[in-house]
Amino acid sequence: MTNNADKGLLIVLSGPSGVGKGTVCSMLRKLAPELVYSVSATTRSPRAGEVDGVNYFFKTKEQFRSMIERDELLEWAEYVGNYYGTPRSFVNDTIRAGKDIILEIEVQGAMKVKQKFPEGVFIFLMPPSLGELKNRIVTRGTETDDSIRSRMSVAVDEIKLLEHYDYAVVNDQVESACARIRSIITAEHCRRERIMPYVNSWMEEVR
Ligand SMILES: Nc1ncnc2c1ncn2[C@@H]1O[C@H](COP(=O)(O)OP(=O)(O)OP(=O)(O)O)[C@@H](O)[C@H]1O
Ligand SMILES: Nc1nc2c(ncn2[C@@H]2O[C@H](COP(=O)(O)O)[C@@H](O)[C@H]2O)c(=O)[nH]1
Repeated sequence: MTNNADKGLLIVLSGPSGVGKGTVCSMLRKLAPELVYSVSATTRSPRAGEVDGVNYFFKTKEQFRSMIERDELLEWAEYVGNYYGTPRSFVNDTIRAGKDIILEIEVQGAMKVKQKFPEGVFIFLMPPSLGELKNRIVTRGTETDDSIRSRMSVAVDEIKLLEHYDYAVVNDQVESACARIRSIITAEHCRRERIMPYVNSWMEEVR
């Protein structure tokens, strides 16, 4: 019998564009270097400073479609005119090796992952307010006015899907948000480790 306690956690971190998912993940990388980060494929153009294979695997639409056809993506979604998707094999290999992996993805993709991995840990990162969310996207300085409008309009619908997540974390201060996420991960490990020995022993009995 497969013991889920031996597998790593699949952690999904979603939240509207500009809430600070990338910023929080960067700090988590420093605070919790044992966590593995999934690198997504996308058809959007790289921003200044973004590196292929580090921030994203940058693909043409044709290349992305081939990845879909070859069933190489665990999930994918269209977001504000571009495609984004999670390479499947890296996620599977990581959790099978007993390591925890974080997917930083938008909500449509997160819901697809939930169907395939209901045992995943689904965390929604919330902005302190919609005004502050807009302020963060604008201040980042990476988006055109059109893109800011589209991202803000999608954000309102995304926040409505909060109820499908296991946890909501407000990104008021990056340090506090990271501390809450690390507490969630610790608690999820405890939950699985506490339950699995009992489950395994009674599974032996009923076999
Ligand atoms: N807690 C915070 N307080 C103030 N500013 C923040 C906070 N967290 C992130 N920011 C700033 O908000 C902007 C957006 O952050 P970031 O790029 O991490 O968001 P994101 O959710 O990853 O966006 P996207 O989904 O578009 O990639 C950045 O300029 C970042 O420095
Ligand atoms: N469904 C997926 N969404 C993803 C993936 N990788 C990133 N994202 C999300 O897309 C938006 C826009 O990202 P940006 O880098 O253009 O600002 C944001 O919400 C990301 O979290 C993915 O593999 N699948």
